Amino acid sequence: MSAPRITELSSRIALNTSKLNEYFVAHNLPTPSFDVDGPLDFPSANDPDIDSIRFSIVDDTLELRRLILGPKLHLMSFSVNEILCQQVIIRYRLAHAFPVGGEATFTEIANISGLSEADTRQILRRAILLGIFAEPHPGVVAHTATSRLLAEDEVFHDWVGANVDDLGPASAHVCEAMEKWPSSEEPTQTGFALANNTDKSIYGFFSDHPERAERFANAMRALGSRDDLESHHTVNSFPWGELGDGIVVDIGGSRGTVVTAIARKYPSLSFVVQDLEPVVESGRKNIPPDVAERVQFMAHDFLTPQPVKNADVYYLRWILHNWPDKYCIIILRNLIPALKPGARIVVNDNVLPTPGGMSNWKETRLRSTDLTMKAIQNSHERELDDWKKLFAMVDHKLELLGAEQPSGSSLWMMVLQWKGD
Ligand SMILES: C[S@@+](CC[C@H](N)C(=O)[O-])C[C@H]1O[C@@H](n2cnc3c(N)ncnc32)[C@H](O)[C@@H]1O
Repeated sequence: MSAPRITELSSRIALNTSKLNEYFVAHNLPTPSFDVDGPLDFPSANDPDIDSIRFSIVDDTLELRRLILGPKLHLMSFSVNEILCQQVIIRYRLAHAFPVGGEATFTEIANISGLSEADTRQILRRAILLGIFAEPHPGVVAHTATSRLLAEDEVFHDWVGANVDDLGPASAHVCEAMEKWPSSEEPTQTGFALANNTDKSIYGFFSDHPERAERFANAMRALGSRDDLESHHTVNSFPWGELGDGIVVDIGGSRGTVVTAIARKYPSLSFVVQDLEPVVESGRKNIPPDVAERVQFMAHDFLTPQPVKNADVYYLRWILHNWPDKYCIIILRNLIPALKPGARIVVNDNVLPTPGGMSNWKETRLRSTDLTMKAIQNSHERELDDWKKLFAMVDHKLELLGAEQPSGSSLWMMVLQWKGD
């Protein structure tokens, strides 16, 4: 008789956990801990085998938890209050209310933040159960590694802020948007538009609200700091060196983080980073001096024709997943008049697995992004076949040379080449 699922899971969790521990010891890495002085990220050396063990543990523990809760408690375990806690922590900057390594009473935190003492206690006691803050003695709050991250890293603070204040309300209005505009493919008819009482798309709205655009750009930087989204995957998975002293246009390139990494490895290349005006302005201010001479920032709306002609590569990272198919076709067709023969378009983007085709944790993340795209732009993530169909609709002289997922990267590299004159 085979072992029941719960013991099968717990045995595998035990085995994989001990493998991870051996790895930490062998590589002199700290053991995971949420103590205030614990590591701010999971200790790893970008090893794909360790990655697979790690996410197998995550999948198995989630499944075991679900089985042990049972369907009733599982269904009742989805808590909207987790969002509320984060909203209050971010809005009232509670992680900044006392120093990292120090302690503060609820009254002291209330006095600094402007919240009432009762509200402070109510919110923080729930947040403590999420691992954000600790209560080492009754009524006394201390930081954990998680709240320390919020206190010390404004980019992560902005990631949580954008998640709970931009994406959360947008999701909460998706049902209403679907009722109001059934099957819409317009980025102006979204949960985000309803939540913000605007008739603009998220990016149109951000253009009018530079402080929100800045926070969202920071949120993207926080995402980009994840191992699986690091720029080095892009640097190492395309033959940039073969372009010699060529030109690369990064379309919707935000503040130029990825091109900075490419520029550092390939000193002969020049770059143009295009984005909307407020983002470009911030990019110009923040570009590191060692690459600034080779990186030009240009305000350009990619829904209009491409002004930089005859570049070697037009690079789009995490752009097309934001847009419904009909707009992706416009964005790609806008490049065609600028393309010289042999020019390449590199689409560096998410590819959905077939259901169950990857770690449950990773698939959940991708399918959540899929819904986020729905909530903010009426867009969606795509399977590889969807991408192929989309590219085929753009122009028959645009040939897909290859599509691959670099090892350890969440994003795929899909390389198209212009076969026209
Ligand atoms: C998801 S972010 C990706 C940013 C960057 N490529 C990366 O990988 O981190 C999408 C970017 O598209 C830009 N964007 C949105 N609409 C645009 C438009 N119409 N023209 C140019 N850029 C736009 C946004 O400002 C944002 O920087």
